[in-house]
Amino acid sequence: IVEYEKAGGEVPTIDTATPHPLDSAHDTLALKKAVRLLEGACQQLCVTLASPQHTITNIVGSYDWACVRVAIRADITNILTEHPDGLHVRELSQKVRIDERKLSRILRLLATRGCYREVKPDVFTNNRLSLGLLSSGNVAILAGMHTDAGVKGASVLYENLTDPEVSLSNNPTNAPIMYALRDKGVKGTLFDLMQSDPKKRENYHRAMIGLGSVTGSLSVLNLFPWNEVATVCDVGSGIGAFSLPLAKTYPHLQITCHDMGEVLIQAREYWDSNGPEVLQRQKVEFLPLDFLREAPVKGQDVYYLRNIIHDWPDAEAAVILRNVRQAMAPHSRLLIEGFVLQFASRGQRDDTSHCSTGVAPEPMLPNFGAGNARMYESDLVMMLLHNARERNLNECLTLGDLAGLSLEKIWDLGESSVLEFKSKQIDS
Ligand SMILES: C[S@@+](CC[C@H](N)C(=O)[O-])C[C@H]1O[C@@H](n2cnc3c(N)ncnc32)[C@H](O)[C@@H]1O
Repeated sequence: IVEYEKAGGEVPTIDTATPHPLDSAHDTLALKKAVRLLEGACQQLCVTLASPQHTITNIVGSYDWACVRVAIRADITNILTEHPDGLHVRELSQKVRIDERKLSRILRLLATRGCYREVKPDVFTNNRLSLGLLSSGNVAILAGMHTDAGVKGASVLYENLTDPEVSLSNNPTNAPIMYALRDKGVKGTLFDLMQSDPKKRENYHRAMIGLGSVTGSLSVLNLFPWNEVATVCDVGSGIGAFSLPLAKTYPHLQITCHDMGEVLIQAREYWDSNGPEVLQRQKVEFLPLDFLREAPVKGQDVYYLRNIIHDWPDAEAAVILRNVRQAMAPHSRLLIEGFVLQFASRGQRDDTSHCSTGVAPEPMLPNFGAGNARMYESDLVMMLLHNARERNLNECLTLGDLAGLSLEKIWDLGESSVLEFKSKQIDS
């Protein structure tokens, strides 16, 4: 509540129909930590007090994602923005060409979850949550990716895990999503697939901007001492979900964005529309790089890898880190941003004094349970899409060690973390 009041708005209700200033704030670290505790504790209390059959059915019986997919594909939120007092589902159904009685049930389920508001029987309007499904929004695009590629991969997960031809493979070409697409003659990795499809690629990169706002990733702009560095290399930058806000906040920085050539074409277009003043200052360069084969630009103060390592199995992740390590000067720092998993048991094998998120108080699950569920869901998504994984701290340290890197510090972003490494050469 304090965080909402500090941000200069009322604490919203479930019916609030406008975004709150906090919804688009860069730094929501304190709110994220409070919500982590709240979600974890509430869920654990419900699981404890409800019957097992109740909770199990809740877990498997949730088809909310299918309803969200309908809402996004049919542009429901966009249409309802024209009707702030609500629109009868009869008229809505004519606009979107979906049967009225079916549509009302789909919207009622979502309204029951707090997304859309049924202002009168069968009359729906937007609320703060459903505004997140505006089709032009990056979070809606992220949701679309989950309900499309994620669901396709999930539908064959068991088959993929038990097919002797691929069950032990860590090759991204055998990830469940690619396994599911084999019947359609699609080969390669998900990144190969996107290379040949500009629309998929654009959506993917906009989804990454959405993901950043979901995890509160940009609080690193306030946490890390960016004023003390001059050059930053964003390795696997995408279209600049991290580096464009960085460049806007710290105009003195000289930034290099590295990604695949065709991604960088879209990156330039994105910066041109969203930060033309930064391009005019000529403080950013877009340089193609295959990080599995080449080292990035040498001697930068900071190398930033946001959501990169989790896309790759260990062997490839180690190659990427070795390539970055080759480019690092003794003073360079490598910042790896992503989730750091914890065990769900108190017998942590991680060194918890290093551990970014700490341990939840008893009797909560030590990893905050549902309060941190997204990182374990993301671990599964990495399996579904890339045959890859999120990692715990020890696994990150092992990868770093293999690449000649040692951990200096962990920056806690409330959900994701930034692991700061330096080159081991400095000590020798
Ligand atoms: C999950 S996205 C993260 C993008 C960005 N760092 C962010 O946080 O929004 C992974 C990025 O890795 C890039 N990528 C994949 N394979 C690559 C390769 N072999 N060389 C360089 N970049 C690659 C993708 O194009 C994509 O931009």
